[in-house]
Amino acid sequence: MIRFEKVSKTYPGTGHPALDQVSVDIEKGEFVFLVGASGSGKSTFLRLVLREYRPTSGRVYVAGKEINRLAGWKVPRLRRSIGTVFQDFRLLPNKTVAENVAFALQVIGRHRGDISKVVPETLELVGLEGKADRMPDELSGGEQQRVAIARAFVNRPMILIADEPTGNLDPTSSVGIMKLLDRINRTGTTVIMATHDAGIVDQMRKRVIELDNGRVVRDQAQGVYGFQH
Ligand SMILES: Nc1ncnc2c1ncn2[C@@H]1O[C@H](COP(=O)(O)OP(=O)(O)OP(=O)(O)O)[C@@H](O)[C@H]1O
Repeated sequence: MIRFEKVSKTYPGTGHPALDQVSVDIEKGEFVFLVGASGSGKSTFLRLVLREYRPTSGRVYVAGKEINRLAGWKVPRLRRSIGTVFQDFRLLPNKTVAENVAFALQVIGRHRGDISKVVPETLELVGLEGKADRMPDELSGGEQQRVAIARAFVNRPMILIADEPTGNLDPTSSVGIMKLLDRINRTGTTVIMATHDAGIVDQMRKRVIELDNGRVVRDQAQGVYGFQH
């Protein structure tokens, strides 16, 4: 589903590559944790999958296509097939929960009839039935992240990218979010999650890819956060 072949990325004006000769293969339906110290290259990796940047050298494939070569007008279609969730939720503050989720479908031109069916289904999936008419600031952090996940998943993307999704949450809410991501993964969606949360990585026992200074230093099935634990 995602393949990096000797991918390097050096940002303009920096001497050291943010990613350095990274080769990995992620199959459809996998759940992968991306770990490593701050600045090790996790966000850069995720941004290359979304083609927010092109690699300086090497190739990135998503669903069999080399996305560096993708024509500009095809990039929105690529991004539509990848849901994204971030640490800071990024909800629209002046829209209700249901409107936030519906908006993701409106912008891609889905019909109103479809939207009114699929939004309540997705809110139920994430455990927010009954909260459709709340505003984001009337929700807990964990609930806001559920809205963000509903929005990312409502279009049933092939891939879900989560960059520190539990970074702003207490441990109990974090466990709830991980159960939800696990459920989404079990529908066949490939999940890649960058995290610093050792407890969660150690509990879930999924594949762990560790970056250090832009290089892959560990790729472990049913892995743990760090060997020192
Ligand atoms: N837009 C940019 N311009 C220049 N350098 C950048 C840019 N984005 C990231 N970098 C540099 O690239 C390296 C990798 O950064 P990246 O954000 O990918 O790390 P990270 O592992 O996601 O870190 P964190 O855990 O703090 O989010 C760092 O040295 C960072 O300073």
